[in-house]
Amino acid sequence: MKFDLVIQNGSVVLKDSVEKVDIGIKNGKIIEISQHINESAKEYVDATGQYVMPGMVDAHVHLSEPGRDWEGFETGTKALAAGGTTSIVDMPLNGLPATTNKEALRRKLKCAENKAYVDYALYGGLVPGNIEDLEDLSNEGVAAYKCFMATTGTDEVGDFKNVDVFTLYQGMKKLAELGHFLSIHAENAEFTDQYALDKMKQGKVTIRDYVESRPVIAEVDAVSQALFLGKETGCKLHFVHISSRRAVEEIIKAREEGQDVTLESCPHYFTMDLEAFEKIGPVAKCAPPLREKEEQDQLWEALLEGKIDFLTSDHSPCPPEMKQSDTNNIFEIFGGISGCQNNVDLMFDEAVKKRGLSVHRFAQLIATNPANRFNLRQKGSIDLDKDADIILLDPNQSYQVRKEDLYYRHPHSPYLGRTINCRVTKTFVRGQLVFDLEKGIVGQPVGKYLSANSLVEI
Ligand SMILES: NC(=O)NC(NC(N)=O)C(=O)[O-]
Ligand SMILES: [Zn+2]
Ligand SMILES: [Zn+2]
Repeated sequence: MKFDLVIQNGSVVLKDSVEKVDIGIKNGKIIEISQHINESAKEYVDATGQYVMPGMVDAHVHLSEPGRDWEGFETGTKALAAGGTTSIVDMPLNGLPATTNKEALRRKLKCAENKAYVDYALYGGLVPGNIEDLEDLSNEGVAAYKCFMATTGTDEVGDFKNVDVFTLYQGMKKLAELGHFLSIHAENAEFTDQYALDKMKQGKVTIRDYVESRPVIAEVDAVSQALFLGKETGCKLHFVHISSRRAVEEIIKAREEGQDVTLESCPHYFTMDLEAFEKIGPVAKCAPPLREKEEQDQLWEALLEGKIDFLTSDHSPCPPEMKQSDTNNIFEIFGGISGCQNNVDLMFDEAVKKRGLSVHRFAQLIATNPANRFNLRQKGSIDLDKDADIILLDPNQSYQVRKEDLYYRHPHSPYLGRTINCRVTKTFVRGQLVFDLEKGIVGQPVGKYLSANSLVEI
């Protein structure tokens, strides 16, 4: 038989256009894209009325294994697959130990073995004291490195520490040498920590106080400092979860001046503002925080103008107790949003259906651009010889986010009760069905480690 699977009659989102074509898949790869495929296949999927898109490449996920029961490769990747994600890059923090040396990385890989439903690459961390470990991590195949300029909110033995300026500078020098890029959580810790202390001293502990304690200038200041050091050292940079227009503009300016720098933002900054945060409560707490409507409007403009390179979930889950405080003090609550299961749907609804972003631009934002940045050459688009990482999305199906549908280890989400006007109905990872709306998660955990050292040339 020529094909294992043929996906027929869908509107297929190709690199620059959307076309009514069939896709032929064999051994997990896309081997034919044409008007009508007539040769035989083991299986046919009818995608009439649906978009057929590359699965999301979610480059910012905290799976918190080993050492913490906040999420896991199994539950987390089930949620990701159900939401239309087919590959991820796992963050080096929230697991214990954090992924800051090769032993920790190997422990993480052990946890992932035969558990993941989507393919996974790993971040290594840059923290004070681990410059000597960066090369080892590269040899283990990390996709990139991550550091925090803000404090991380977790402080147990083995937890991730934020960088001081000296470490940041030395780390960048080393990564420039290794040819890797550094991703940065850019909020200046001196602003955010001091603001938080001042607020708490005055007993000001509401959601609005928390948002005020992490102002846009804390983000812009950290971005500027990192850009300066990146320029000095020649280190390539990426900024995670950018939440303000001014930070976007700083980064774009540096790129125009020749720096190799990219940025991501996350669905929550586009779909919830401070008012929503106040209504929803602590499950919507994250850092940088959700912002005022005016800031959100400007971030939308930046996205529609093509100034945001890609979207990530920053899925950063925790147990429900950590989203509660007896004293109603928002500063005591863990910062991190569980959202990855609804991200593709939410953003397709908000960006494509409500704001007119083209479908192929949407596919670039969720798949092609992150795959390119992380050098996942076999991922990120529907094209010949690429992995058949494909989702079907029905643009005319509405649903309400319900707790019982969430696959997370701890099924809470700021989106509970929200109606979304489109839905991922099937997810294929390398040609294998892993999620079907009617049946839920199906088959085996087929996810594989995407080591930067064993990527196929195509
Ligand atoms: N410890 C965390 O998971 N932090 C994360 N938390 C957020 N974004 O609220 C992050 O990416 O900064
Ligand atoms: Zn962060
Ligand atoms: Zn994060």
